[in-house]
Amino acid sequence: MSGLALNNISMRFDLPNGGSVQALKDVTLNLAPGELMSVLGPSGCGKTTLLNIVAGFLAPTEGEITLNGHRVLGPDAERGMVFQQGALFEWMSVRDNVSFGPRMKGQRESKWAGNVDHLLDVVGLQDFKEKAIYELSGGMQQRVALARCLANDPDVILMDEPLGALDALTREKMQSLVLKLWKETGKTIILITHSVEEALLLGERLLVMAPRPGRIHKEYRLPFADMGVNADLREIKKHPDYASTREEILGMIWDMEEEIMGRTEAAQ
Ligand SMILES: Nc1ncnc2c1ncn2[C@@H]1O[C@H](COP(=O)(O)OP(=O)(O)OP(=O)(O)O)[C@@H](O)[C@H]1O
Repeated sequence: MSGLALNNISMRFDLPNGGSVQALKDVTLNLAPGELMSVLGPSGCGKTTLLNIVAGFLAPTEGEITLNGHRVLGPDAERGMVFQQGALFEWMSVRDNVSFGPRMKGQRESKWAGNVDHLLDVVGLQDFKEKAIYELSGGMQQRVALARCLANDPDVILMDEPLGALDALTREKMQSLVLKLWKETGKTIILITHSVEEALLLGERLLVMAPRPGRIHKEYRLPFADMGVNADLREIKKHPDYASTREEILGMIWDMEEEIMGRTEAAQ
């Protein structure tokens, strides 16, 4: 059975004061190979917890995850992670960062060099491959992070706000790059974002989560990611369906935030 399957995933964190937080409740989700899903939701609805469980960093309190039919029991190179920032080796060169995974697996340079070279081309960093990470801009660093993840040839790429720290223009360019990499590599991708626009542009499936307990609220299937592979993302934003879906989701999240604030105020 190929693809990623989350079956009735629940996660409860026990707190030192004896209480607990139900971060996720009964999350069931199937992703076919090559699907790109963006995940949105108000703060605290369990997005990062969900990603950490799929990555194998956390074990769910209930439920199970399978990838291509085998159970996920911990971190593995088959599931790569791209963080918002800070996960690169600052003192190493771009090339050493990108080749880190294959080198750690003990592969000879002759085996990984061609692919690393190709990935440096794809993310547009060929001319910067000998530079150290600290010499690069934020956008370039995230391109290294994407290339480094791809060098491990994972089946699934998990992205936690990968573009969240970038300025608006760099972010737009990186959104196009994510779409290009998705189509070229055929990887399954789960991307968490706080930006409704980004979730619409990058998610051929878009999951809206709700908090307390964290759960799936609504799922959309959208045409914009496919359209964006060969088009200017700004043009896609002019599409009437884009605007109406954006309004609908913004309203949905607004209502959830209002409800959270109402509950918080009532508790005070
Ligand atoms: N290690 C932990 N111990 C206790 N509670 C936790 C832990 N990790 C997360 N939580 C709680 O679980 C809930 C979900 O957190 P999570 O970080 O997954 O949400 P999120 O949707 O990613 O939030 P944000 O958008 O703010 O990053 C929150 O109430 C959070 O406080």
